[in-house]
Amino acid sequence: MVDQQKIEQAMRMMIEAIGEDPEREGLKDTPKRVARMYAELFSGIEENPRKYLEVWFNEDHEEMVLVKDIPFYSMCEHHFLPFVGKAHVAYIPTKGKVTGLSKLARVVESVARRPQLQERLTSQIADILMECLDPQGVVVVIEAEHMCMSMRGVKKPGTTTVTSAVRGIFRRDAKSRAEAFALIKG
Ligand SMILES: Nc1nc2c(ncn2[C@@H]2O[C@H](COP(=O)(O)OP(=O)(O)OP(=O)(O)O)[C@@H](O)[C@H]2O)c(=O)[nH]1
Ligand SMILES: [Zn+2]
Repeated sequence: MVDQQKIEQAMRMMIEAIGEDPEREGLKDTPKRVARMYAELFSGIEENPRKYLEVWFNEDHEEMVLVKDIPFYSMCEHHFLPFVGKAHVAYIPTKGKVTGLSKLARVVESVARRPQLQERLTSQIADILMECLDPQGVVVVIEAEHMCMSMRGVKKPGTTTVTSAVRGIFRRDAKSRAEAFALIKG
């Protein structure tokens, strides 16, 4: 459980530390707001995304399923600034284990709502799908812009970082892999 009281105290100290007045009108409720916001942004920490994949349809579809352009917001664990983008999730079901499409987006959301690295976000989604659905293969591609690269530091807004995680048949078979990446791009 996110300790909202502790976040409030810390936020009050942060406001003081930057030389602002935590009692002034515009800021006095900010620690509480930030605490609520963090509880929301980090709600994935106490959640097990596998719960979304416990039920599946017994459907004999052994071809690729791709849900693309799933928007997500995550928090870079280095700077606690957002990285924002789209996830593309493809898998080939096996043994009738076809999951609900929204469940793929729910897994993305759950894994994103914690302090993250883009690479880890990508591989965690792929590994959870492999573990829970036992599919023939999974491809996850994530494209994102990192606020820590845009609004501070190196200051390069508009840069896109693309990461991928390839599992199962997509790793072994170049043709399947090429098909998945073509669908994701197209
Ligand atoms: N690989 C990877 N790096 C990330 C991610 N998010 C942020 N970073 C990088 O983490 C690095 C942290 O570098 P540090 O040198 O410790 O921190 P810093 O001095 O603030 O670095 P600058 O951002 O270059 O100013 C930076 O290069 C960030 O661009 C991510 O999801 N994956
Ligand atoms: Zn960062």
